[in-house]
Amino acid sequence: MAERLYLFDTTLRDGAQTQGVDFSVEDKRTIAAALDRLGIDYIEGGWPGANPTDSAFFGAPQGLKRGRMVAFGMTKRPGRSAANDPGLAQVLDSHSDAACLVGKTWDFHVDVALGISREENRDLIGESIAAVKARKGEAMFDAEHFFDGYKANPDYALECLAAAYEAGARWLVLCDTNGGSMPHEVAEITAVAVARFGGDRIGIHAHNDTENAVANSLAAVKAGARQVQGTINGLGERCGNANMIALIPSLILKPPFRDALTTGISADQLAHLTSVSRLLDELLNRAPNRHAAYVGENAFAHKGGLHVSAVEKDPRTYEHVPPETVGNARKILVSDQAGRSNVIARFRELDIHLDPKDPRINRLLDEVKEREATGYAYDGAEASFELLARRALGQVPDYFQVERYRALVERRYNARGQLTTVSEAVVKCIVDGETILSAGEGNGPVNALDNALRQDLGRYSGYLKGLRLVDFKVRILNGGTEAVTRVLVESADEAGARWFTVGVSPNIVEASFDALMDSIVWKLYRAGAPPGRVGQTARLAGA
Ligand SMILES: CC(=O)SCCNC(=O)CCNC(=O)[C@H](O)C(C)(C)COP(=O)(O)OP(=O)(O)OC[C@H]1O[C@@H](n2cnc3c(N)ncnc32)[C@H](O)[C@@H]1OP(=O)(O)O
Ligand SMILES: CC(=O)C(=O)O
Repeated sequence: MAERLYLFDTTLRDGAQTQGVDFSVEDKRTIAAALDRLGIDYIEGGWPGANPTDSAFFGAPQGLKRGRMVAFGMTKRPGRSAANDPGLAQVLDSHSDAACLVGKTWDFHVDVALGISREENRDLIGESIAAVKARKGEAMFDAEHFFDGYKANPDYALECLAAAYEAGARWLVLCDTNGGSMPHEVAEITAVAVARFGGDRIGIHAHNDTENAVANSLAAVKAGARQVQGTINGLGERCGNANMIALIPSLILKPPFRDALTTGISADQLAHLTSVSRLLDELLNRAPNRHAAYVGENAFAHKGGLHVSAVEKDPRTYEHVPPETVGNARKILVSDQAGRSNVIARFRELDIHLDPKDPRINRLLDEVKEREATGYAYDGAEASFELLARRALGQVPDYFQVERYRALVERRYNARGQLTTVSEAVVKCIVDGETILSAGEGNGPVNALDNALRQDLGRYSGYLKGLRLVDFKVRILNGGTEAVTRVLVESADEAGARWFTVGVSPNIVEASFDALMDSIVWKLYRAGAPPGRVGQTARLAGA
């Protein structure tokens, strides 16, 4: 019979201790609801009383459907009773199903950080946990620095755990607070706590300062701990906490955990893992980590020709789990590392159906390799690859032509005598046989060109309304006078689509303009815009 493993998420508490992260109450509610839907057992929402956001969040019920909301706090201040500690009172008074108190278990910390006797620290742990148990029903003890404490003075570290246990703590959570412990140490020390208090009372809270937080958490679970704490995308103080997004699928899909344990997350819920990870990035306005285990864009991306050839025969040849189990998707890249298999698989994804023996496949592959040798990189610019491929097959219409463009950067004193830099651009296009001359300004020449180009593209302007340039990366390839510039542009639209295009030229403005043009043409193609008409008149944009 499989044992129950409890998942405890602290994104909203320890995750909020990440530099640059500042959740609003609304963010907290959104994230809590997503964690609840995912099937997390305990959601630590913050520290009521520590700041107005957390107090507001805990000021009303959070509406969880199945998870338990946990309020975090610290053991009572020395020299006062638990009943007379205003900080603890705010934790006890909060709208929460349980409370988790952090307390000292490393004698060095008791001496230096608290400056009280070891007996007093032990007693205040017991008294504080008893107050939580009496008031909230479920009390947890975050044994701060437990592993360092155990290494320095095992008897005292265990004595502190015993104080919490005897006071009624449901969970004794062993914290690798400084994140410096190694998996073998975590395994050995956790086994001691499990033997003394029972695995169903022991949790693990690991920090990632040696990139071992996930490994340490798995080691603790293997040693018998039955609660595991972490954060979405590994947010957290300093180098972060154990990354729940990596831990959850490993605990559910990998032996021995898969066979020995059950969690509150069903197979259907697991398939939402990628979207939970992306939701957090979205709320934090961060680009998702492409290399993230399980959920990253690259986690199931295949680039090498040998890999793709085998994946086409059976994906298990180069995938440790099926991408759909975690809500991710397989991706086949085409680049100078590709073979015919990459092109054929990519065509299938693009709904292009060709006979595998069609000579155009080899011709396209050769063109990709030749272009990559001159600086293009199609594995990061899939929209440009799609245009290249579809153009080779005669599928991309001529929408409009750019007859010429000019961009100027002027640095001058303005009327108030301040030094300012102004960028202006003019683009002359032929749309449906009509010549349109548009001018634009911007914070740089490329921005000015973009503004000018999109100012008036006749009947195509409507298709481009929601287009935004999200990111712009410039890379200088080769050194010296031979240098060429590669520009990678990331674009997005109002429907949430994101696409990448590339331009290469010795001139940075030309490389940028080419990438920009690919972005626009790809959008028109995807939107089903009709081909341009022939004819000729001239007008100025806006006339
Ligand atoms: C390992 C962890 O991640 S634990 C969580 C850490 N998270 C945070 O600290 C974020 C929220 N914290 C805060 O907003 C503030 O620190 C507060 C409101 C909790 C306290 O603020 P202040 O009262 O100004 O105290 P300050 O933060 O400067 O110092 C902490 C005090 O708590 C004491 N303390 C620390 N841990 C404990 C504990 N487990 N039990 C009792 N007292 C403790 C310290 O000795 C120090 O006391 P002192 O002021 O007498 O020196
Ligand atoms: C409690 C906690 O966050 C820690 O000890 O790391």
